[in-house]
Amino acid sequence: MTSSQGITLQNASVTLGGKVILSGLSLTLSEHRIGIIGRNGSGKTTLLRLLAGLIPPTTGSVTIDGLNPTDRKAILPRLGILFQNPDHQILFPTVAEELGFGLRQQGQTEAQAQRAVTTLLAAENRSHWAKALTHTLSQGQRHYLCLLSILLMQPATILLDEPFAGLDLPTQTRLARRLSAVPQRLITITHDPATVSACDRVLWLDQGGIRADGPPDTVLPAFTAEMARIGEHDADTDLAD
Ligand SMILES: Nc1ncnc2c1ncn2[C@@H]1O[C@H](COP(=O)(O)OP(=O)(O)OP(=O)(O)O)[C@@H](O)[C@H]1O
Repeated sequence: MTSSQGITLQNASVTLGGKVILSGLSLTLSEHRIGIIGRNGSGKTTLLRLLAGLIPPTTGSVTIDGLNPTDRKAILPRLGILFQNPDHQILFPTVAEELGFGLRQQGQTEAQAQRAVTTLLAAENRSHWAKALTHTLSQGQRHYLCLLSILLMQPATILLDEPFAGLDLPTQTRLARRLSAVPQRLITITHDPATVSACDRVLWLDQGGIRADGPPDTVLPAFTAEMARIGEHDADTDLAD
């Protein structure tokens, strides 16, 4: 696994469709477990896309280990993304082809990639998955497959977008256990305080800016209290934006 300093934003802003979505973010994300929390529409997905180099900053800069994240080839060994919807990630008909693709992208031969896939599936007690058709897996299984694809590529940092959304409790527990054991830096984006309660650092994103940044036992009670306060007012005034 490549060693990593982390992701740095310097006065980064994103404007989409004439609207400022993220403004003036200056951060260095280097802790082992980082949570980014915010309510619907606060800018979480936009921030994930910015951190991953999927959109450029409108102003300011973003670097991953000092590199420009839009340089996909350089970023591939450094950053993996687990999207909320596995169907946005899975490209191939079979599990083995899906798992092998990233390794081929990293320059391994077909034979090397298939060996690595066979070894991983055996270690995961899922050798029977190799020839399985990806579209016949359940949502939770497809999510797990996407995580395995990322882990095979051994990036230093993994971005997770609402990793437990739509998964039943046993699947959530299994995925949480698997994630807690990975050596990678994890940056988890969610609206759910429980998902980031064990992080080293939590950032609360509100209306495209950082409202609080600190340990979970400081940030999460403040976030939860504010969500309860907003929930007591029935009009979702933000939809008028
Ligand atoms: N391409 C776009 N053009 C204009 N506005 C956009 C665009 N993409 C997102 N937005 C707006 O940016 C704001 C933040 O959106 P974003 O999807 O980043 O929020 P989020 O925190 O991920 O929300 P959710 O939890 O509901 O997924 C919203 O007001 C949204 O309408």
